[in-house]
Amino acid sequence: MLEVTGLKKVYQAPGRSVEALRDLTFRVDAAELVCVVGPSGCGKTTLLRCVAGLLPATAGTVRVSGEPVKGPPPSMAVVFQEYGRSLFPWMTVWQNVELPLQEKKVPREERRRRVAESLEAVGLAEAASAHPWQLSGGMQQRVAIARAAAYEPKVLLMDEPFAAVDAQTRADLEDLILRLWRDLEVTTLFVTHDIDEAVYLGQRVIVLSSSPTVVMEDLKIDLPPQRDQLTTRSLPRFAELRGHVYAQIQRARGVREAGPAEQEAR
Ligand SMILES: Nc1ncnc2c1ncn2[C@@H]1O[C@H](COP(=O)(O)OP(=O)(O)OP(=O)(O)O)[C@@H](O)[C@H]1O
Repeated sequence: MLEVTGLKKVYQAPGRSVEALRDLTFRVDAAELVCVVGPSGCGKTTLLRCVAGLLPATAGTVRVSGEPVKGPPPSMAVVFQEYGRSLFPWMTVWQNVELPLQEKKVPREERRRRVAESLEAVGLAEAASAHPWQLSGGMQQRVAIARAAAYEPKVLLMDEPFAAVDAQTRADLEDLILRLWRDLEVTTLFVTHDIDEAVYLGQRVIVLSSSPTVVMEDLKIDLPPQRDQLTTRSLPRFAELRGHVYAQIQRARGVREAGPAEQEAR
């Protein structure tokens, strides 16, 4: 569904250039949920922006269903970290969710159904007439998720969507994403700096190196498919996998410490 091949991104600034991504190749199959983690500043956001068609790549290609991405593809939705800036404050929750459907020329009745269903799915049916600034941060991010779900994308991209919410809200939103992903069977690429979150959510975790950035590892998460905050996170295998990813990121940062968890996970 999503193929990234030889992706390279060099930012050109006056008098200097910054190589954010050197050479990334990976794929995400249809209906898969893949997380991307890596050391701070390794180019996770740059990768997501290139995949979303918001930023031109210096070299390499991104393909969705075999079609090269040259600008934002109509089949993709993106949820960003800054929910405060991604929702229009002068519009109600309902209008925010409906807007992309209007732009996509979805007929009115169909729009109504999709907006109502997605607000229901994220537990915000009662807040449809509120404005974003009347809601908590977690609720605003639910609106952004409802907007993406109502759009029914083929590919859903998420850039550290829960970085700015508290731990309890974050756990609830993670489970919401897992539920929506299963119900909608949407191909999902989820960028996070949180190793536990990546292991909890992902069917695979792609570990990026630090600059010059390449794929360090493409790790299958062989945990039971039905995830649960308490049970899954208490599994010995969860601890092994998170330990392994942690050690990989430490190695990427140039810190050497491969503990027993890393050795067991391989
Ligand atoms: N517009 C830009 N112009 C020049 N350099 C940039 C630009 N945007 C990002 N960079 C640089 O590219 C590199 C990768 O940045 P990016 O934000 O993609 O990393 P990240 O992994 O998402 O970071 P973090 O973990 O801090 O969220 C960094 O060195 C950053 O300074």
